[in-house]
Amino acid sequence: MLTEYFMLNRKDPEARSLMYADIPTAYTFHVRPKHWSKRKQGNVIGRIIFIPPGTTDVYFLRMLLTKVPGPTSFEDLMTVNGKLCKDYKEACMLRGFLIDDGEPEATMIKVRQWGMPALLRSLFVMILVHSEVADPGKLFETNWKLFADDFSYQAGRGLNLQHFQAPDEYLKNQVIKHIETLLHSHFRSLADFGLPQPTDYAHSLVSNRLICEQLNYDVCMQKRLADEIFSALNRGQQDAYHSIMTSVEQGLEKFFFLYGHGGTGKTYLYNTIIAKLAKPTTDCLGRCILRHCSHFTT
Ligand SMILES: Nc1ncnc2c1ncn2[C@@H]1O[C@H](COP(=O)(O)OP(=O)(O)OP(=O)(O)O)[C@@H](O)[C@H]1O
Repeated sequence: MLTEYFMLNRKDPEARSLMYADIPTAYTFHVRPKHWSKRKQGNVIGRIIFIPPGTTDVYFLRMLLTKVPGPTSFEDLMTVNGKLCKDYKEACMLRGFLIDDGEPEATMIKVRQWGMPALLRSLFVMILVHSEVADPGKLFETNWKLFADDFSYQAGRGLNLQHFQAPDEYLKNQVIKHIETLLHSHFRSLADFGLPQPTDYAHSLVSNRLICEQLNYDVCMQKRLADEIFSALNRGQQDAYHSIMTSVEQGLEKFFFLYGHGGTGKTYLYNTIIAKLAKPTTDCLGRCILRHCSHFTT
């Protein structure tokens, strides 16, 4: 039926003003031999089978058939301004049938001035479900941090840590999980929009309070502190400091036992080392420093 419609458009200039769904209003389809001929009587309504919105190319083929009059072939549908597109989605985009990402992006920018993260997540899902966003993955990547603030707060409360900043990987995973739940309530899935899938691993990033506490230090403050106390190390502390830091920096993984009489500056020394080793949280999973031991390891 569809290929005969292309054929009809090649032969009959009158048919070319009609969209595929409208063609039965003016033409009748004959099965043997397959062809369309001018309608002589009766009023009919044409319909094209429903394809759920999503990322499959058939969905975009259907969109082209409902909006482009008189195509003569599949290639013709995929050609826009003389350019043969790589798929139907690109053709829809070039013809302006999909919402340019700038539009939902602008909506996000407006709403984030007053909306809470939960509202922004719902808005994102509404935009996906009810609009034809050209690139949902890109829209997600540029906005997911806006959706995540409350998850960091909740994780901090769960761990009983004030001003806790959860790792990005954990936050992104929480956002994905929540968006997945919202999409399910619309009978849609992450895969429909080419969005990333949640992982089980990310949750473990905030499951150990001790490690989270150590990862949550204020890096700038630690750097200032390090410079300040480092300059005051005495000779013995300097020797111990250099031995330990050489091992850490060269990855020698030596084990040190720091001993001395009470009040001779052991705690002062390892606080200096800890402050010196402070790194931004994104970089320090492999360098978590635990102070809560009689000796300490890095
Ligand atoms: N290089 C230094 N410059 C200035 N103050 C120092 C220095 N080293 C140690 N101190 C100070 O000396 C005091 C005792 O140091 P510290 O607590 O590190 O000793 P300690 O060996 O850990 O003691 P304890 O074994 O009893 O725990 C602290 O007030 C500390 O700030």
